[in-house]
Amino acid sequence: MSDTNTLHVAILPSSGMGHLVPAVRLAASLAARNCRITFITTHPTVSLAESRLVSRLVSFFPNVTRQEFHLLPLDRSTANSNDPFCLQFETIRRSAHLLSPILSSCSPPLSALVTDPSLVSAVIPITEKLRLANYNLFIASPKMLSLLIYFPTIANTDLSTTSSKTTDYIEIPGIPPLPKSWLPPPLVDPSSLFRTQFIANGQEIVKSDGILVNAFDSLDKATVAALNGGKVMGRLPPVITVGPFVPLEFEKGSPVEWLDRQPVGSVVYVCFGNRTAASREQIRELGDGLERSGCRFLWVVKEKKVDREDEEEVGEIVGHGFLERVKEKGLVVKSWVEQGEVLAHPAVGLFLSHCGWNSITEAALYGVPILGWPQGGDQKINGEVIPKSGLGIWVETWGWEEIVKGEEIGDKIREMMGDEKLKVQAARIGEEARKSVGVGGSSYKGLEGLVEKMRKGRA
Ligand SMILES: O=c1ccn([C@@H]2O[C@H](COP(=O)(O)OP(=O)(O)O[C@H]3O[C@H](CO)[C@@H](O)[C@H](O)[C@H]3O)[C@@H](O)[C@H]2O)c(=O)[nH]1
Repeated sequence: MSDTNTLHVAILPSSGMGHLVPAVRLAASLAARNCRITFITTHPTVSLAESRLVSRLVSFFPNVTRQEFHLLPLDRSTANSNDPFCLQFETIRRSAHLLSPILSSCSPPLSALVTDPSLVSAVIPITEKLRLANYNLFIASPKMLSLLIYFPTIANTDLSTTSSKTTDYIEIPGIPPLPKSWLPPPLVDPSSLFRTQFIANGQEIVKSDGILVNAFDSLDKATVAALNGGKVMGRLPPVITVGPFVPLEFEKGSPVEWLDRQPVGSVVYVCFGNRTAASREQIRELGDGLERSGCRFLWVVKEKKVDREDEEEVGEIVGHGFLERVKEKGLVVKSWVEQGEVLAHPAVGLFLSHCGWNSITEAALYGVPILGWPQGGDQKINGEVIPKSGLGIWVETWGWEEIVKGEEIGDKIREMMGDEKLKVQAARIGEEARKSVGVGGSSYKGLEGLVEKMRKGRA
């Protein structure tokens, strides 16, 4: 393909693996369709895992180039947040004016920029000035997208939960009422930085040329239809389903060989994503629950939000006595495992997950039942699709503040591991997921249509 015909797309992810992983997978899907990709990476990154993944992407695809985006230092006194990832969103947002020269110097000229919902209001004015198409890669559930779009309308209403059932819900047109108790907690705090960003992004995302969601028919088709049918809000850009993104060959690390020695469907995989830290007390109760369940388990333990700060030995965190007692049945690790490989492994029979959206879509792809335990942010809203789709359950009484006791955790695990009907349902969802991304499937067509639309340029 000559340079003048090459579709050249820039991708700007924001911070954290939950945002970077889907951006990398989208880059790979477009690169495989002969697009040239400029992958804009912010410097510095927050976690070690982020820098490693980007290096692998660029070394794997010759048509993907990395473009470093050096961020301005953030004056912390002007940003009300203690969350390192949210602060990084803000750092990128405030450095966004430095993107113009990067975008306009790309050769061949860019046809589009794909960015992240946390950056959209800072980036749209820039792409508008450059008359460059702007797409949004939405990294959470369709329901969360409808909340982002509708939230500016209700931001100034009373969002606190009360004892009165009728006022405990948010009414977003076109979708069933959403309990206020599911809202990401920072959205209810008028002074939080996350909320300020969320409102600004919700107002601007409607100006993008298209919104890509990592979903497919089994994962909330009704909400996607409501969005595209103009029910949530009139005149929205097209919402295009392109998921579930498939983990890539180059994401593979060293396999967890221990899994090869376990019987089919016998292992509970426990992982709460890459930025969710649990308290020592909750970790110990979770360990107790795993032990009580009597099941085999692979447990990725995380005590700090940012990986480079997680320095304690596993034994110190979960208890040396625990490790000794469970050594025949369980493997506890603190290091990164390639979750795609783990979920694809036949030994894995259940995923105890925090309901990060990537984790849900990956479990769906491999047909692994989920026991959902939301820990914060968008996770209760994401978790809703688990029972709706038939992929499993999320335990609404396991809140994000109170300690859940080991006994209760153990009972739930045992119950789900013995649920044969659930296994069949989850396997069916896996088949549907793979069909949707396979040639001719709905998400496959979504991506083909996207490339076509990008080639045609702005309407
Ligand atoms: O040891 C690990 C830990 C994580 N992962 C991968 O890292 C990603 C984690 O993403 P996700 O499951 O979405 O969780 P978080 O890292 O917690 O993601 C953040 O971003 C998501 C997308 O916006 C939100 O849904 C979450 O609530 C938010 O915490 C997934 O692709 C996992 O496969 C691994 O491969 N190995």
